[in-house]
Amino acid sequence: MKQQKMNRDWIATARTLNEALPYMQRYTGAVVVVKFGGNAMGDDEAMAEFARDIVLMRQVGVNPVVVHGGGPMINDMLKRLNIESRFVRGKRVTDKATVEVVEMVLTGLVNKRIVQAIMDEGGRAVGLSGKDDDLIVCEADDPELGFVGRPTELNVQVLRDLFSAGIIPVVAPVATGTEATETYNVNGDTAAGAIAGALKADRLLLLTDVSGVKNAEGEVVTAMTPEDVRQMTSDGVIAGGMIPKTETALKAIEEGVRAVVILDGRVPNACLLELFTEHGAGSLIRSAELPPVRT
Ligand SMILES: Nc1ncnc2c1ncn2[C@@H]1O[C@H](COP(=O)(O)OP(=O)(O)O)[C@@H](O)[C@H]1O
Ligand SMILES: CC(=O)N[C@@H](CCC(=O)OP(=O)(O)O)C(=O)O
Repeated sequence: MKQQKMNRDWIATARTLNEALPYMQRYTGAVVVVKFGGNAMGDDEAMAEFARDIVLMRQVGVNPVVVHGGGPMINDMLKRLNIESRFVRGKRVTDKATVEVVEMVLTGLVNKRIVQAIMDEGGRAVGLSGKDDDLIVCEADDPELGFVGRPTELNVQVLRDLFSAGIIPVVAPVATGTEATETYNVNGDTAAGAIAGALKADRLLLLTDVSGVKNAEGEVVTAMTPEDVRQMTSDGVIAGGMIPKTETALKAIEEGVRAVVILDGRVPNACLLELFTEHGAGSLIRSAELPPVRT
């Protein structure tokens, strides 16, 4: 182990840092919303690595916002409590008992695990849900889905206040309704897109468990316009769990987000690869009116 460390190519490390300078300059002051899906989370080591990337972003002047999911963790808890669960069009049908479990798991276990990981890496993080300071106010998405929310009002000032204080916000996708005491379960991608739209973020990164949006030949498409996405959806090439992601991407772009990237969160340092290297990662979706290069 020691020998391996000594053999490490420190010159290459220094060169990597040197080459990252223009990207760091480009993103100084930028707002980057990162959706961290439950399937992308992995073990404690992968979590620590993700947290380190987020802390590094903040260190070089980016304002990151983490919006997380936690579908697999909700599934585990529902199973332990013998509560049945099913999905319709990628969203969990959510009754009263389910929404209580969703709130406990997302705002408790999952949110605090991410906050703790960021703190452990030397950053400052504060966890909040859509209920805190009325960050996300929802109405019912569809009567068939029960307490699943569609965001109708975003109050993102609290996020800007946290940016100013040098604090990384970590948001659980649980929201308040317009009536007192209402609680809504919001799809993580939907919540991240709504927050990115309200902040007019420079980047929305959707971390998932595939390497990007694939074409009919199964190859990852590295750059797409909203028109390409619409075409691939109507051709049935974009399907299943990818639909909420690309729909979120199109809506976020309409609301003023500069670009959305769908990428594999299980790849080590996925966020750094995308933001700070020539290589980029995953599928970048942006309006055709903007220049075709990653700027
Ligand atoms: N064109 C496509 N390109 C990539 N993945 C696709 C495509 N069409 C459907 N999918 C499916 O979408 C899934 C990603 O969505 P999902 O599993 O809901 O992600 P997450 O749990 O990260 O939110 C992929 O694992 C893949 O099975
Ligand atoms: C309405 C709805 O489906 N909400 C999701 C919220 C969590 C989530 O989005 O988690 P992932 O990102 O890990 O899939 C759910 O209940 O699973």
